[in-house]
Amino acid sequence: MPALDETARTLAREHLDGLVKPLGALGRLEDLAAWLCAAHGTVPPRPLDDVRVVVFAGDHGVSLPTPSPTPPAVPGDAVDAEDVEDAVDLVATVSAYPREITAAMVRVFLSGDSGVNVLAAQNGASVRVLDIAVDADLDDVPAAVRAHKIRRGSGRIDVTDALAPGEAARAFAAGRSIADDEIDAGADLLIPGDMGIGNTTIAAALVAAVLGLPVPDVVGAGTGVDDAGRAHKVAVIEAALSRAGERVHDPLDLLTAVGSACAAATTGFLVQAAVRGVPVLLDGVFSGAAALVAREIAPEAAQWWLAGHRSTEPSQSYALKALGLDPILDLGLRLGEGSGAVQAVPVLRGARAVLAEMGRLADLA
Ligand SMILES: Cc1cc2ncn([C@H]3O[C@H](COP(=O)(O)O)[C@@H](O)[C@H]3O)c2cc1C
Ligand SMILES: O=C(O)c1cccnc1
Repeated sequence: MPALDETARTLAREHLDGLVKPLGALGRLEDLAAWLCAAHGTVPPRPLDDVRVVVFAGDHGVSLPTPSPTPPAVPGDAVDAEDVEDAVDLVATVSAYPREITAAMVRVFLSGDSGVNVLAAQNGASVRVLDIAVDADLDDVPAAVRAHKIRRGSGRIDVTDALAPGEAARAFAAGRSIADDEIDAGADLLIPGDMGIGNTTIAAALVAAVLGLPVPDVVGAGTGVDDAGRAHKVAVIEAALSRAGERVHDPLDLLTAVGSACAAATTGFLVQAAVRGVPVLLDGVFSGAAALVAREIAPEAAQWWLAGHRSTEPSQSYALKALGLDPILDLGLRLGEGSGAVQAVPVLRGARAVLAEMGRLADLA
C-alpha cells in the first residue's frame, strides 16, 4: 500500500502560504490542494481530468418485490384496488420502493437519465454501471455490464446469510479488478456509486457492526420510510447482528453474514484504488459503510479517500467520523448513486487550480 507523500504536502503548504492572498484565506481549499499534492507526490498536483463513477448495482434480500394483487375470484373480473392495498399492508418493508426498481434503474443509468448521469455530465465525470447482484436476468443490457455478476440478490440478513461461502471473496476480488480496469484506462479519481433497493439497511448493519453502535442510533429513513419502517429496519438489523454473532469481527465473514455482493465489491474497489495510489471520493451511506469495512481489511487504505458529501443517513455520519473524514459538501442529499461525490469534483479541481495558477504575494508590484 503506497503512503501519501508528506514532503509534497509540506511543500504545498509552503507554496500556498506564498500565494497572493491572506494566510489561510482559502480555508478548506488549501487543505484539499495540499492533500492532492500528497496523493500525487507533486506540487502542483496533476489535473483531475479523468473522473470515473462506477455504480455497483445489486439487490438485497431485505427488500420486497411489488406484491402481486390477489387474483380475482372469477377469472376476468377486475382486480379490487383494496386487495392490492391489503397485500401491501401485510408485509413490513425496509424501503419505500419495491425491489424491481433496481433492475429498472440499471437501464436508466445506461440511457444516461439517472441523477448521477445528469450531475456527472455537469461536473465532467463518466458513469459506468455494473450488475453485481441484481435480482433479474438483465439479458437486454450489454454483456459487459453483467461481466462481474456474482448472484441474483442476496439472502434476507435477519434470517440467513447474505452470501454463500466464497461469494464475499469473489465479489471483493471483482471490485479490485473493476478498480484496476478504471485505473488502467486512465482514471485520475474514482467515485464508488450504488444502486440497490434496501441498501441503506445493509449499510446501517455494517456500520453498527464495525463500530459497535446501538442499531437505533444508525438507522435512517433511506428512500423515505416512516417511523414504522424505521422500526422494522432496526428489528431486521438487530436480528441479523445477533444471528451473525462473533462473525462480525472478521470483515469477509461480516460481508457474508450481513453484507451483500455489492458491499463486498465496493469494499474491494476502495482497497484496490488505495493499492494503486489513486484518490477516491466517497459518496453516501453505502460507500461510507464499505469504506469502514475496507479499513478493517487494509487500515492504510483510508488515507487515499476523501468524503464528497454528508448524506442525511446517520450511519454515514458515524462512518465518516470514524474514518476521520470531513465531508466537502453538505447539500442534504439522500440519493446515493455517486451523486453527492460528483458534486464535490469541481471543488477539488478548484483547489488544484489555486495551487497551480495563482500568483505569488512576493510578486506584488
Ligand atoms: C428511483 C430510485 C433511484 C435511486 N437511486 C439511488 N437510490 C438509492 O435508494 C436506495 C436505498 O434506499 P432504501 O434502503 O430506502 O431502499 C438505493 O437503491 C440507493 O442507491 C434510488 C432509489 C430509488 C427508488
Ligand atoms: O446516503 C445515501 O447515499 C442514500 C440515502 C438514502 C437512500 N439512498 C442513498
